Amino acid sequence: MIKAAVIGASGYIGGELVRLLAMHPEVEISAVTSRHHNGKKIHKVHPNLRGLDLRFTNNYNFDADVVFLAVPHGTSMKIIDDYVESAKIIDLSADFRVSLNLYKEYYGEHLKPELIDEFVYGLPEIHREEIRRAELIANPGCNATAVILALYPFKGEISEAIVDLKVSSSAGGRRENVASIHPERSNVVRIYKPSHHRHEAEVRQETKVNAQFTVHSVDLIRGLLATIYFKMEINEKELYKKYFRYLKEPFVRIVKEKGGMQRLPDPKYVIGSNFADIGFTYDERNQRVVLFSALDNLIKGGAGQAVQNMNIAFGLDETLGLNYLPVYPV
Ligand SMILES: NC(=O)C1=CN([C@@H]2O[C@H](COP(=O)(O)OP(=O)(O)OC[C@H]3O[C@@H](n4cnc5c(N)ncnc54)[C@H](OP(=O)(O)O)[C@@H]3O)[C@@H](O)[C@H]2O)C=CC1
Ligand SMILES: CC(=O)N[C@@H](CCC(=O)OP(=O)(O)O)C(=O)O
Repeated sequence: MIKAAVIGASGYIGGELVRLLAMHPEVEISAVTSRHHNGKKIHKVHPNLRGLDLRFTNNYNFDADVVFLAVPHGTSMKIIDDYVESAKIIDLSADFRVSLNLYKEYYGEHLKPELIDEFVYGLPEIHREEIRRAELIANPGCNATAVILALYPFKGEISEAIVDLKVSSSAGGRRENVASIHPERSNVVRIYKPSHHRHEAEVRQETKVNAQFTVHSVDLIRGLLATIYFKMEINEKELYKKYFRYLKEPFVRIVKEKGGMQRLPDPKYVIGSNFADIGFTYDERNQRVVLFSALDNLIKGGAGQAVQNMNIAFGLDETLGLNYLPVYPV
């Protein structure tokens, strides 16, 4: 059995990690940490986890083969030294996802620049072989995962794209914030980040496309939809072929139907699963490609992808503990 510890288990990503790891046949959870809930049973913070025999601890001296860092960005680089020698690390923050130059442009100064190159960018569909050998894995951002998966087949052919993102409230984490209380957050179509969203950095690094994000907060609890626009002379048949590369991928589905209730990706139909759904259309009159990418930010955009990375890094079947269909209706 793999002994796994979750640092930041009281947050939304931490809670999802514990839920997935508790159902994983090859994992034993050795520690779930929280500074604020030390000693409490896990269901006092995550009521959905009632029945699990786990208590939060604030003691970071535990035995683990893999440590998941589910802490805010800027925090992982402060605490990482405690684990680097003793376990594989899967960091869900943004601290080790991009090169130092990109990091400085989007986030500021880095406290551990010497470690950045030691990390593998944990997007299995692109970096599977490096992940197999990795000790340190930087799990991608949720928005970045959706956009990179859709854009990657165009790498080297385009240099710019406009990206419209609609994101759910759980993407902002559990921390207190007046903009997130129900009367303020419900019913919104709020411009959250008009430009220069930090996940652009990952897309630029992985696809070499200057992707320009505008991010909207919409009235969803989980899930996100990316709509991506760029000019290109192509047709729908050729666009379809671009995505043949994903035909054998267990967690990427191409969604493109002529009729019926769902013609193109919609976060509603991936919630609770590790799927990323990708679709496309071609506006012939304007020679404009439009791509669509939907996923559950807490699963393929976070905890599920982290478990997928763990499976790969420990030589297990990549889909172990992740092979379930979305919850519907939600
Ligand atoms: N929410 C999402 O959709 C996604 C989030 N991510 C990333 O995952 C990480 C976690 O996100 P999320 O769960 O949403 O955030 P939350 O704010 O919900 O949770 C973060 C947790 O980290 C713990 N924490 C904070 N500071 C420290 C510290 N110095 N030492 C130890 N623990 C600390 C807190 O627990 P306590 O105070 O109890 O110790 C808190 O519960 C972030 O980096 C985020 O960017 C990545 C993909 C998707
Ligand atoms: C607080 C807040 O407004 N959150 C946003 C989502 C945040 C997001 O997409 O998160 P990153 O910028 O960390 O990726 C929301 O509620 O929709």
